[in-house]
Amino acid sequence: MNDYGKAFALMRDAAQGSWRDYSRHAFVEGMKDGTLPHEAFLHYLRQDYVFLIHFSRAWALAVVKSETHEEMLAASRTVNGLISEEMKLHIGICEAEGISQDQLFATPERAENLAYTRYVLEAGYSGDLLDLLAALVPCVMGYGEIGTRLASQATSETYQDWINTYAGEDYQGACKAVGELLDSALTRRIGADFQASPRWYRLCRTFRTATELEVNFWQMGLTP
Ligand SMILES: Cc1ncc(C[n+]2csc(CCO)c2C)c(N)n1
Repeated sequence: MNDYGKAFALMRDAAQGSWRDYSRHAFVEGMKDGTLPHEAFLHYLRQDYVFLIHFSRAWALAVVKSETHEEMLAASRTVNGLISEEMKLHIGICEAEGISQDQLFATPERAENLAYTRYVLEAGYSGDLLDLLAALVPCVMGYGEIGTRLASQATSETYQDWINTYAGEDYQGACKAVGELLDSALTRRIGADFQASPRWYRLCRTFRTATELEVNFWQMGLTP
Protein backbone atom coordinates (compact mmCIF):
# COMPACT_ATOMS: atom_id res chain seq x y z
CA MET A 1 0.00 0.00 0.00
CA ASN A 2 1.29 3.48 -0.86
CA ASP A 3 2.33 5.65 2.09
CA TYR A 4 0.66 9.07 1.83
CA GLY A 5 0.86 9.91 5.55
CA LYS A 6 -0.97 9.21 8.78
CA ALA A 7 -4.14 11.30 8.47
CA PHE A 8 -4.93 10.10 4.95
CA ALA A 9 -4.67 6.42 6.01
CA LEU A 10 -7.06 7.07 8.91
CA MET A 11 -9.55 8.99 6.76
CA ARG A 12 -9.47 6.33 4.05
CA ASP A 13 -10.11 3.56 6.59
CA ALA A 14 -13.01 5.58 8.04
CA ALA A 15 -14.52 5.94 4.53
CA GLN A 16 -14.53 2.13 4.13
CA GLY A 17 -16.90 0.94 1.38
CA SER A 18 -17.01 4.33 -0.34
CA TRP A 19 -13.25 4.24 -0.85
CA ARG A 20 -13.50 0.78 -2.34
CA ASP A 21 -16.34 1.84 -4.67
CA TYR A 22 -14.15 4.73 -5.84
CA SER A 23 -10.82 2.99 -6.27
CA ARG A 24 -12.28 -0.18 -7.82
CA HIS A 25 -15.07 1.35 -9.89
CA ALA A 26 -16.07 -0.39 -13.13
CA PHE A 27 -14.58 2.57 -15.07
CA VAL A 28 -11.20 1.89 -13.42
CA GLU A 29 -11.44 -1.85 -14.01
CA GLY A 30 -12.27 -1.10 -17.66
CA MET A 31 -9.01 0.86 -18.01
CA LYS A 32 -7.19 -2.04 -16.36
CA ASP A 33 -8.33 -4.67 -18.86
CA GLY A 34 -8.86 -2.34 -21.83
CA THR A 35 -12.63 -2.99 -22.07
CA LEU A 36 -13.57 0.65 -21.29
CA PRO A 37 -15.16 2.01 -24.49
CA HIS A 38 -13.01 4.71 -26.09
CA GLU A 39 -16.05 6.98 -26.37
CA ALA A 40 -16.51 6.83 -22.58
CA PHE A 41 -12.84 7.64 -22.02
CA LEU A 42 -12.98 10.73 -24.26
CA HIS A 43 -16.21 11.88 -22.64
CA TYR A 44 -14.53 11.48 -19.22
CA LEU A 45 -11.45 13.44 -20.37
CA ARG A 46 -13.56 16.34 -21.59
CA GLN A 47 -15.49 16.50 -18.34
CA ASP A 48 -12.26 16.10 -16.41
CA TYR A 49 -10.81 19.15 -18.16
CA VAL A 50 -13.70 21.24 -16.80
CA PHE A 51 -13.23 19.51 -13.45
CA LEU A 52 -9.55 20.53 -13.37
CA ILE A 53 -10.41 24.19 -14.00
CA HIS A 54 -12.52 24.30 -10.84
CA PHE A 55 -10.18 22.03 -8.95
CA SER A 56 -7.32 24.44 -9.67
CA ARG A 57 -9.49 27.22 -8.22
CA ALA A 58 -9.96 25.12 -5.08
CA TRP A 59 -6.20 24.60 -4.71
CA ALA A 60 -5.71 28.34 -5.24
CA LEU A 61 -8.11 28.81 -2.32
CA ALA A 62 -5.76 26.59 -0.30
CA VAL A 63 -3.08 29.27 -0.85
CA VAL A 64 -5.55 31.84 0.51
CA LYS A 65 -6.30 29.65 3.54
CA SER A 66 -2.63 28.89 4.29
CA GLU A 67 -1.06 30.09 7.54
CA THR A 68 2.62 29.41 6.86
CA HIS A 69 5.08 29.80 4.01
CA GLU A 70 5.42 25.98 3.86
CA GLU A 71 1.67 25.61 3.38
CA MET A 72 1.63 28.32 0.70
CA LEU A 73 4.50 26.58 -1.12
CA ALA A 74 2.81 23.16 -1.06
CA ALA A 75 -0.54 24.56 -2.24
CA SER A 76 0.94 26.79 -4.95
CA ARG A 77 3.06 23.92 -6.28
CA THR A 78 -0.13 21.90 -6.69
CA VAL A 79 -1.88 24.79 -8.47
CA ASN A 80 1.07 25.03 -10.85
CA GLY A 81 1.23 21.24 -11.39
CA LEU A 82 -2.46 21.17 -12.19
CA ILE A 83 -2.46 24.02 -14.68
CA SER A 84 0.89 23.41 -16.34
CA GLU A 85 0.99 19.58 -16.31
CA GLU A 86 -2.31 17.82 -15.80
CA MET A 87 -4.51 20.15 -17.87
CA LYS A 88 -1.89 20.05 -20.63
CA LEU A 89 -2.07 16.25 -20.66
CA HIS A 90 -5.81 16.45 -21.33
CA ILE A 91 -5.38 19.10 -24.03
CA GLY A 92 -2.73 16.92 -25.72
CA ILE A 93 -4.76 13.68 -25.67
CA CYS A 94 -7.91 15.45 -26.86
CA GLU A 95 -6.08 17.28 -29.67
CA ALA A 96 -4.71 13.95 -30.89
CA GLU A 97 -8.34 12.77 -31.03
CA GLY A 98 -9.48 15.80 -33.04
CA ILE A 99 -11.02 17.71 -30.12
CA SER A 100 -9.70 21.29 -30.20
CA GLN A 101 -8.82 23.33 -27.13
CA ASP A 102 -11.78 25.65 -27.81
CA GLN A 103 -14.15 22.68 -27.96
CA LEU A 104 -12.64 21.33 -24.77
CA PHE A 105 -13.09 24.63 -22.96
CA ALA A 106 -16.70 24.83 -24.14
CA THR A 107 -17.64 21.34 -22.85
CA PRO A 108 -21.07 21.58 -21.14
CA GLU A 109 -20.55 20.69 -17.52
CA ARG A 110 -22.43 17.62 -16.30
CA ALA A 111 -24.33 17.87 -12.99
CA GLU A 112 -22.16 15.17 -11.34
CA ASN A 113 -19.09 17.22 -12.25
CA LEU A 114 -20.53 20.49 -11.01
CA ALA A 115 -21.71 18.94 -7.72
CA TYR A 116 -18.25 17.64 -6.92
CA THR A 117 -16.12 20.72 -7.54
CA ARG A 118 -18.58 23.18 -6.00
CA TYR A 119 -18.79 20.94 -2.92
CA VAL A 120 -15.00 21.14 -2.58
CA LEU A 121 -14.97 24.92 -3.10
CA GLU A 122 -17.76 25.39 -0.56
CA ALA A 123 -15.87 23.31 2.02
CA GLY A 124 -13.04 25.81 1.60
CA TYR A 125 -15.15 28.98 1.46
CA SER A 126 -16.98 28.20 4.69
CA GLY A 127 -14.15 26.48 6.56
CA ASP A 128 -10.40 26.61 7.13
CA LEU A 129 -7.55 24.81 5.35
CA LEU A 130 -8.42 21.52 7.10
CA ASP A 131 -12.02 21.50 5.83
CA LEU A 132 -10.73 22.26 2.35
CA LEU A 133 -7.98 19.62 2.43
CA ALA A 134 -10.40 16.94 3.68
CA ALA A 135 -12.43 17.56 0.50
CA LEU A 136 -9.38 17.79 -1.82
CA VAL A 137 -7.45 14.76 -0.64
CA PRO A 138 -9.62 11.86 -1.95
CA CYS A 139 -9.09 13.07 -5.49
CA VAL A 140 -5.33 13.41 -5.22
CA MET A 141 -4.59 10.19 -3.32
CA GLY A 142 -7.25 8.08 -5.00
CA TYR A 143 -5.63 8.56 -8.41
CA GLY A 144 -2.24 7.79 -6.83
CA GLU A 145 -3.53 4.46 -5.50
CA ILE A 146 -5.40 3.61 -8.70
CA GLY A 147 -2.35 4.44 -10.87
CA THR A 148 -0.04 2.26 -8.78
CA ARG A 149 -2.43 -0.70 -8.74
CA LEU A 150 -3.19 -0.52 -12.47
CA ALA A 151 0.51 -0.24 -13.33
CA SER A 152 1.05 -3.67 -11.77
CA GLN A 153 -2.28 -5.32 -12.70
CA ALA A 154 -3.19 -3.95 -16.17
CA THR A 155 -3.70 -6.64 -18.79
CA SER A 156 -4.04 -4.18 -21.70
CA GLU A 157 -1.93 -1.30 -23.04
CA THR A 158 -4.92 0.73 -24.26
CA TYR A 159 -4.94 3.16 -21.32
CA GLN A 160 -1.25 2.91 -20.50
CA ASP A 161 -0.52 6.66 -20.88
CA TRP A 162 -3.18 7.53 -18.33
CA ILE A 163 -1.95 4.80 -15.95
CA ASN A 164 1.70 5.82 -16.31
CA THR A 165 0.90 9.46 -15.54
CA TYR A 166 -0.54 8.58 -12.14
CA ALA A 167 1.79 5.67 -11.33
CA GLY A 168 4.85 7.78 -12.24
CA GLU A 169 7.39 9.14 -9.80
CA ASP A 170 6.33 12.78 -10.29
CA TYR A 171 2.72 12.13 -9.42
CA GLN A 172 3.56 9.79 -6.54
CA GLY A 173 5.87 12.50 -5.14
CA ALA A 174 3.00 15.00 -5.35
CA CYS A 175 0.75 12.60 -3.35
CA LYS A 176 3.38 12.28 -0.64
CA ALA A 177 3.75 16.08 -0.46
CA VAL A 178 -0.04 16.49 -0.07
CA GLY A 179 -0.01 13.80 2.65
CA GLU A 180 2.68 15.74 4.53
CA LEU A 181 0.73 18.97 4.09
CA LEU A 182 -2.39 17.33 5.53
CA ASP A 183 -0.53 15.87 8.54
CA SER A 184 1.30 19.10 9.34
CA ALA A 185 -1.78 21.33 8.83
CA LEU A 186 -3.75 19.11 11.26
CA THR A 187 -0.96 19.13 13.85
CA ARG A 188 -0.57 22.90 13.60
CA ARG A 189 -4.29 23.67 14.02
CA ILE A 190 -5.51 20.85 16.29
CA GLY A 191 -2.41 19.22 17.81
CA ALA A 192 -0.52 15.93 17.35
CA ASP A 193 -3.49 14.00 18.78
CA PHE A 194 -5.83 15.36 16.10
CA GLN A 195 -7.91 12.17 16.03
CA ALA A 196 -9.17 12.91 19.54
CA SER A 197 -10.56 16.30 18.49
CA PRO A 198 -14.33 16.77 17.94
CA ARG A 199 -13.41 18.18 14.54
CA TRP A 200 -11.96 14.88 13.38
CA TYR A 201 -15.33 13.23 12.80
CA ARG A 202 -16.52 16.14 10.65
CA LEU A 203 -13.32 16.12 8.61
CA CYS A 204 -13.71 12.36 7.99
CA ARG A 205 -17.31 12.98 6.89
CA THR A 206 -16.17 15.60 4.37
CA PHE A 207 -13.54 13.16 3.07
CA ARG A 208 -16.18 10.44 2.65
CA THR A 209 -18.60 12.78 0.84
CA ALA A 210 -15.86 13.83 -1.59
CA THR A 211 -15.07 10.12 -2.12
CA GLU A 212 -18.72 9.44 -2.95
CA LEU A 213 -18.66 12.34 -5.42
CA GLU A 214 -15.66 10.67 -7.09
CA VAL A 215 -17.72 7.46 -7.42
CA ASN A 216 -20.46 9.51 -9.13
CA PHE A 217 -17.86 11.07 -11.42
CA TRP A 218 -16.67 7.64 -12.63
CA GLN A 219 -20.30 6.60 -13.09
CA MET A 220 -20.90 9.73 -15.19
CA GLY A 221 -17.87 8.68 -17.26
CA LEU A 222 -19.65 5.45 -18.18
CA THR A 223 -22.70 7.33 -19.48
CA PRO A 224 -21.64 9.74 -22.26
C1 LIG B 1 -12.48 13.47 -11.20
C2 LIG B 1 -11.02 13.51 -10.96
N1 LIG B 1 -10.55 13.14 -9.76
C3 LIG B 1 -9.24 13.16 -9.54
C4 LIG B 1 -8.36 13.57 -10.51
C5 LIG B 1 -6.90 13.57 -10.27
N2 LIG B 1 -6.38 14.85 -9.99
C6 LIG B 1 -7.11 15.94 -9.88
S1 LIG B 1 -6.17 17.27 -9.46
C7 LIG B 1 -4.80 16.41 -9.45
C8 LIG B 1 -3.46 17.01 -9.18
C9 LIG B 1 -3.20 17.22 -7.75
O1 LIG B 1 -4.19 17.85 -7.06
C10 LIG B 1 -5.09 15.10 -9.77
C11 LIG B 1 -4.11 14.06 -9.89
C12 LIG B 1 -8.88 13.94 -11.74
N3 LIG B 1 -8.07 14.35 -12.72
N4 LIG B 1 -10.21 13.90 -11.94
